[in-house]
Amino acid sequence: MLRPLTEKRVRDALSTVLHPLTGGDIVASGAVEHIGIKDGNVTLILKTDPQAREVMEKAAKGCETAVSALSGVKSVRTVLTAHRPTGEADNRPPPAMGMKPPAPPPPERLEGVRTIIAVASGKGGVGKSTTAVNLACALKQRGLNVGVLDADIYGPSIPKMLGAGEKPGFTKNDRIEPAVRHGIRAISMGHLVPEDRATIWRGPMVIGAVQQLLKGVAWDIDGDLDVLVVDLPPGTGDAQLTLVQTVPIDGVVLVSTPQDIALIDARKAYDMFDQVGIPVLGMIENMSQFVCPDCGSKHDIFGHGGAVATAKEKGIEVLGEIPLAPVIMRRAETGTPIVLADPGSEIAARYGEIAGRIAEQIDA
Ligand SMILES: Nc1ncnc2c1ncn2[C@@H]1O[C@H](COP(=O)(O)OP(=O)(O)OP(=O)(O)O)[C@@H](O)[C@H]1O
Repeated sequence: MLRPLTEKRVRDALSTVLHPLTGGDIVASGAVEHIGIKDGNVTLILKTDPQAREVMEKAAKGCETAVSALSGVKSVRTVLTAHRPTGEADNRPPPAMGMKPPAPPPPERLEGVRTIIAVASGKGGVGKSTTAVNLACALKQRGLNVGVLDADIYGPSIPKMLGAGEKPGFTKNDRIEPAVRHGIRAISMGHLVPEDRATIWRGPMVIGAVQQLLKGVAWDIDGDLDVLVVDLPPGTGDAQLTLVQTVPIDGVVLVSTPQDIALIDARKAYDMFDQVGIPVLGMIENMSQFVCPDCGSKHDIFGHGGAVATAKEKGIEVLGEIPLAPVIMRRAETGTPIVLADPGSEIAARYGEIAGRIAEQIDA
């Protein structure tokens, strides 16, 4: 009878792998942060120091080989999280009072990816992911090669919105193979991080995993990407700040609802990108007006025009307004965004115009 694949069996297999720095068993050294098992697919999360990344990548391969040899294993994926090992002091001098901590070195450009656009919001739930997938589809309709990276670990929804929920596979040369849906290459943090662990992931772990996804995915699987759309986690905290400094973002699209509270956060998001020198391509007012599907009457549920006013105040372009329309939500839930499901609709046309304004700015 086939022995069930348990965490203990995986742990025992991993303990045959040596930690490249301590020389001892990798489990005993405390580097195995998490073992996830689902239907024979194993996810390993290994802690590493940023300086030891290269040697740990080799150790990760060793872990994958050891676990793959177990009966019942269909796939093994390892994620390295680049944060300081527990108990080790941060010896860098603290920034002086009122001074910003030193910025990380500028991120390297990604091979096979011409432009990276981030879709961001200061606040959660404003429709950032919905906007990101519809824009990706509208950019694709312009004949561009488009990819989507769902970096929103706390609410990864892109796979569902694109109907790309299955776990990714690997290419022959061991790169992560993105799912391809509606001609768009997509990968999500949700594929790597077990749902129940996401909320306890600390900023540096998220950043390590996003970096690994960015570099580890075969984005150029079918020719170079013209545009990679990155759905960022909402907010303007330290994690977001460091993340935007580690991803080579060419421009950012801010999404806000017209609500005052969302706009305050949108201003903070603008300031964050401005501070690190990432161009804000413009703002989109989402859920700008509710248009009654029965009678066509318009209702300003969250107010109207607030994002437009904020964009003007900050001197940034208004890329467009998207109404609050139940059909946008329904289409997103069934895995075919409205831009593709109903390309002749007024809403699809609005996304198309916004994509056109973005394409113009990035010269695509
Ligand atoms: N214009 C719209 N009209 C109607 N529903 C919308 C619209 N935009 C987004 N939604 C719906 O609002 C909900 C939140 O959207 P979405 O997940 O895109 O937001 P988000 O800002 O990415 O959220 P989070 O910060 O949690 O990731 C979803 O159910 C989505 O279908």
